[in-house]
Amino acid sequence: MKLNEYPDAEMMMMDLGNTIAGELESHLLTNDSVSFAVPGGTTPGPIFDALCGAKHIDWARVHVMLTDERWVPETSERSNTRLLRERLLIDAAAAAIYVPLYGGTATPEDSLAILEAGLAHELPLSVLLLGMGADMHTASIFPGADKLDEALHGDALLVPMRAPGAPEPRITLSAKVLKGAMSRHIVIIGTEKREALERAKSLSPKEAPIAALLAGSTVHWAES
Ligand SMILES: O=C(O)[C@H](O)[C@@H](O)[C@H](O)[C@H](O)COP(=O)(O)O
Repeated sequence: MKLNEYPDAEMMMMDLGNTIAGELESHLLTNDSVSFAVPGGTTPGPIFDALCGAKHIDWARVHVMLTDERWVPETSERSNTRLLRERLLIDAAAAAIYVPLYGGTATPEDSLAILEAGLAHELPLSVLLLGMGADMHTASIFPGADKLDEALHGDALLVPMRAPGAPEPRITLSAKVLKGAMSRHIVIIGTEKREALERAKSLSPKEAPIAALLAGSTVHWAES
């Protein structure tokens, strides 16, 4: 794991936005399309703001998807798809192809086969950005979740997930898909998450799911 520390979150977001833009461009030099997976939640908005106006990227060849989704309609404030539509898939990036992780059915299980089929075309992920919670979950792979073992060790690409720390059902890319990414970044802000990250290094992925993804990742951190 490589750790990049920044003087503040604003600089981190600009810098990380540039790094990711460079990686997308360089993949596009040698590939017809690039797959780019991003987290939802409260952290990544400013990175999306930094990226969406990047006119030098041929966005029509960028396939954007979430690392995980809360099973709520796009009208919900908690929808990660909504966040993407509002903050990333606008401006120059409006030309990107969006690969959905929400199927509009009553449960994630009802949409699993169709969502997994769509995702299968996008693998391996070219560029992956992950967030992390203070409980050391990443994507929607939560400690104590009902399908934790399957998400960490199984062959499925996508796993429906219910967890004590998550107010609604989720769907998440599996650790297998996340580990397969050609480039992997983890972005965290604040002392609590930094301490959690340090703790995760000596814990098992079952206790600290982020531990499964640390090798080969670059962690980007700013205190505030
Ligand atoms: O839907 C989600 O909640 C995310 O994809 C999730 O994995 C997120 O990255 C972490 O929970 C951190 O969330 P914050 O950035 O809001 O702290």
